[in-house]
Amino acid sequence: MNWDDTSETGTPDDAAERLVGASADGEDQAVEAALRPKSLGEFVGQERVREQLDLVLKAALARGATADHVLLSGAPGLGKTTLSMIIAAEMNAPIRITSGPAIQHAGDLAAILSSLQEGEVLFLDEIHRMSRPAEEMLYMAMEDFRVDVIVGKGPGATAIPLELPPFTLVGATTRAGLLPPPLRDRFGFTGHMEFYTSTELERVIHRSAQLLDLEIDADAASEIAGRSRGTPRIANRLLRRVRDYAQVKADGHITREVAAVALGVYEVDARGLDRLDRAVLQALLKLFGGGPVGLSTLAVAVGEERETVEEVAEPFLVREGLLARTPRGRVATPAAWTHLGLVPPAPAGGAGGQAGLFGG
Ligand SMILES: Nc1ncnc2c1ncn2[C@@H]1O[C@H](COP(=O)(O)OP(=O)(O)OP(=O)(O)O)[C@@H](O)[C@H]1O
Ligand SMILES: [Mg+2]
Repeated sequence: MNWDDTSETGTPDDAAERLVGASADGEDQAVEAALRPKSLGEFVGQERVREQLDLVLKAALARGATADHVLLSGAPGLGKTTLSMIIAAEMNAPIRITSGPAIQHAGDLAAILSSLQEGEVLFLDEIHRMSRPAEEMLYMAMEDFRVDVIVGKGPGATAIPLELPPFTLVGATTRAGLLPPPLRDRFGFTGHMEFYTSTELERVIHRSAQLLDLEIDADAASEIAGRSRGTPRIANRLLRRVRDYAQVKADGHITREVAAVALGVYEVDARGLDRLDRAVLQALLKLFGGGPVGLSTLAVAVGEERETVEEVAEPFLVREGLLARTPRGRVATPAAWTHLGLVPPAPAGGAGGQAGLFGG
């Protein structure tokens, strides 16, 4: 394996160093290699993508051909990098790893492409962050297995065509919508990764516990799974924090109670909300009666930047059906009141509001 680049994504999730942040932190990067499933059979969940990919790869193997280019899209921590390595393993092919931001110039890409071996898998992480000229070079490489290397400068510059061995490009992106259509169209297969169900995350946790040599009860795994925001990376991280607690405060054995108390210490609640998420909800409910309230006002109320509230806290709250973004501002749903143990205000009485529908 050849690491051309290990740079991080730089999303707001990283900045906050949250236990429930979906992007990889330093510790994740160190331990993830050990926890990654190595084959499609070991890969938990994502049934549809797995089944389709299985066909694509088996057919290519049977034809003795290189597999079609694969695009993997989905939120951070759902297994895109893992799956790219599995693709290489299933094809018995070596893998080269790089990322969009690492490719500044078309020449960087040309150097990588021209050194690929036949059948090699080129994993291009964060493919939406590649420079324009590199992207255009990639079009030709993907379609015709050819690049034009420009030699010289100005009027004297000449393009020297260079044949490439057939390879499989595996592109990963958290933002499929940002990919230019000509690039998207050049992938023979696109797999969209979904958030995992609790049951699937329980399997991830049991598998990781076994690899880390931990004893964990079934209901403890389910307790952790429920707080993991549908994301294996978070499940694995929470499992490690629970392990720490179990080793220091208990006998190492992870019971449901140990898991619940440990995650309480780390301020990850039963639904996977952390302190920031709850602060946003609490302000919305207690200070603004559930909204609607403008984003800026809400941000000031919790003492955070607008962007932090919008990009770090809100997506999960919206996904969980706790908060809605409306043209008039942020609004709490009834589930938000219930989650924080508060009673939603009765619909406005008197002349105005909904009461008017029924009153005279
Ligand atoms: N389907 C799965 N089964 C078991 N473990 C998984 C699965 N998907 C992901 N994981 C675990 O979650 C961790 C994160 O996965 P991975 O690095 O592949 O995510 P990613 O989608 O590439 O994230 P990013 O967008 O941040 O690059 C891995 O270490 C792996 O152990
Ligand atoms: Mg990745």
